[in-house]
Amino acid sequence: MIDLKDVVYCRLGTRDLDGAEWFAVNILGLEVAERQRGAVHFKSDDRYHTLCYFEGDPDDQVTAFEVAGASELQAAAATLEDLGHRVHAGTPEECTSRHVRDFIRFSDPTGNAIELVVRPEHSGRRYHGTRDAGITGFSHVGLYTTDPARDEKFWTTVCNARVSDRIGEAPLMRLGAIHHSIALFPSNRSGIQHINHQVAATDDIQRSLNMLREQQVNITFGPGRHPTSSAQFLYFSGPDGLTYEYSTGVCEIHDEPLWRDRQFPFEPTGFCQWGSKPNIPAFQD
Ligand SMILES: CC(C)c1ccc(C(=O)O)c(O)c1O
Ligand SMILES: [Fe+2]
Repeated sequence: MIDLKDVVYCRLGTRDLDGAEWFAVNILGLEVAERQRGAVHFKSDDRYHTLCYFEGDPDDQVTAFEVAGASELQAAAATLEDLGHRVHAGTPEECTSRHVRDFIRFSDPTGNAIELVVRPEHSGRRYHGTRDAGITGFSHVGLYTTDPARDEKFWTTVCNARVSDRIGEAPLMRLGAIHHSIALFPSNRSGIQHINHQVAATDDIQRSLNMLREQQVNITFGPGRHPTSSAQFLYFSGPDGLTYEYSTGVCEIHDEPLWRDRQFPFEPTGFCQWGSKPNIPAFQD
């Protein structure tokens, strides 16, 4: 079993690095941690970075998870290879540019690029965005799946994810106490469907709603409240059509043995308690 500790960063290819940086700083509210040649790293919490845009193909998207140490990384590579996954071992240059001690990359059964990393750096410096978005940190990622049952089995049996709830066939899966770190969305493609940052309060959601409207950013869902995690949310479009989500108040599951995953309908009431309707293809029938 591969024991994933947490989701740590996403890496997104883009043909317009300057535009992506402008969006990440001025709209999303992240802080530039570092500019490398052809890549910009962004900070959203105490970690060195939680997002990287790099010059490249927008279909080149990676989600990274932390494992405990070097021996766990080696064991994970062996497990994945036994199952027929091709595993790339990070080169020293790749590790340096990611600010991790070591990593491997493989693809999940749908073809989503996944990195498993050891000792991702913390900067020892807290995050402060130039725009006051109220962000408290990077929290979860939504991945496309071409076969939700197959991929749920991969994440919960090869890895240690546990299903907290399902919306239709889409599982919301936790790695620790937070309601979910990974959500899977049925589709005919691979890739990252959305990236979530937690914000401190309802005020931050409402303040961002007005700011995003003023900036003519495409708001795709919300404000609303998820019946699953009970978080209040707002979704909007970012560079290359990627969806970003702010949410606040995500619930935690501490009574692990007692928790039973719940089934919600794959229709607007399963997504939002306040009656907001998603304008996001992955959330529509
Ligand atoms: C709308 C998507 C499927 C979704 C649903 C529920 C939650 C949650 O419970 O927090 C999400 O974060 C979502 O992205
Ligand atoms: Fe989400």
